[in-house]
Amino acid sequence: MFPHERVLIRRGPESGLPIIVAVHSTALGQALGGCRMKEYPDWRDGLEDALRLSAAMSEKCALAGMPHGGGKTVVVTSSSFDRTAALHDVGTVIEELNGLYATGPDVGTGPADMLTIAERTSHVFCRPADSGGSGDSSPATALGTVAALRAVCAILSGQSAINTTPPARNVANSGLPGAAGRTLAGRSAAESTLAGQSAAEGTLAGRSVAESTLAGRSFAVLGLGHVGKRVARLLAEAGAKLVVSDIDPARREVAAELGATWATPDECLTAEVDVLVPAALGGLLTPAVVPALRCTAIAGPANNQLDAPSTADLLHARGILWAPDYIVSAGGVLRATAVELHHETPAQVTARLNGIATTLTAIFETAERKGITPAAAAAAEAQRRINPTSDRGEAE
Ligand SMILES: NC(=O)c1ccc[n+]([C@@H]2O[C@H](COP(=O)([O-])OP(=O)(O)OC[C@H]3O[C@@H](n4cnc5c(N)ncnc54)[C@H](O)[C@@H]3O)[C@@H](O)[C@H]2O)c1
Repeated sequence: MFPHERVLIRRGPESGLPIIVAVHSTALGQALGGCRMKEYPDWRDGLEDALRLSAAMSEKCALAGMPHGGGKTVVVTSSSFDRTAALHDVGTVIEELNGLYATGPDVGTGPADMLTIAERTSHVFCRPADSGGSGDSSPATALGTVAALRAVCAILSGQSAINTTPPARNVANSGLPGAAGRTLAGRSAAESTLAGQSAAEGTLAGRSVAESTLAGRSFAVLGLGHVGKRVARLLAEAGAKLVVSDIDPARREVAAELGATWATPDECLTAEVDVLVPAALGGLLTPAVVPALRCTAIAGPANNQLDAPSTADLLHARGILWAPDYIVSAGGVLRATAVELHHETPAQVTARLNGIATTLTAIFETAERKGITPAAAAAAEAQRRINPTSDRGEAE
């Protein structure tokens, strides 16, 4: 079955560029997904990206408890092109869908570009704050990431009922704090709050996730950009021990400001810490990297951390707890849509961000109970929520 509901491929009337809008699913509501502007070897590579990324957005929205499905826009650019014309074309094509899909920023676009798209369609979010939009998404992404890190640390502290002996833990890791003893202590599936996204905080074995402490835990934050530096700051404020890195040497100032240990990217990646926090680019976790890791868990905002789905199995075999990135990084889109599309109150938005911890905890528990990876548990739960009908495929 063709899994996407709609795929529009147009030659932009103003720019002449290929404009691709893929709507994967509207089973849970209007499809959402950013607008990527990028050069590709061939426009079909852009189509492939749009199909893959829109499907991933469906999973992200479903697991974030959002009343939305997944979509994506790809503009296949050339070395020189008329940006305004291309953005107008994006708006024109999205308008054809009559609200089935709304777009926001992605690689190659930012909040200011959303204003240009808004000259052709109202189905756009994440406009600048001074233009009535929700503004920069990175503070909310950082808050959501820290909520996820609290859930991970609760498990490492044994505050959750999860308690497993990793099957193939590397000797170098065995002395790490929190390395031992994660197992499900008999919580029933009903006790897991997979659907509890609206709860202000999750509970782990009767204790609030918020009670779990980040203080004294060690983190390696790789990438100190918009999100990474905010995550590092929040962790430092909570009393965590930090190793940080960025390819940009100017970011060393952030390390000094936070009292963090500065490291090269390779040192940071393989630092002996409780949690590795990938906050730079995707594709970081590969079969070559996994044996060198010395962390107990990995949870960060970087998109597409695994080079391939099978790398989740390698992490699992090493006993490294991997938090699916599309759960961890959902804070930005959660806040943008809650504010701009659903006009929710700040308290409701905060509850949604904290709900990331609830969802992640439940995914870990399900994975443990079923003897599968968190990646597999997350994919299965997303699928269960989306429950696509089989007869909606339609390509134009
Ligand atoms: N900004 C958001 O709201 C948001 C939302 C969801 C996901 N994400 C993802 O989170 C990640 C970070 O986003 P951002 O907005 O902070 O991006 P950013 O571009 O502001 O920061 C990325 C940082 O990583 C550094 N970097 C790049 N390659 C590196 C390497 N090999 N080693 C070490 N550092 C490296 C860069 O110098 C930069 O400082 C990205 O993967 C992004 O897709 C961001």
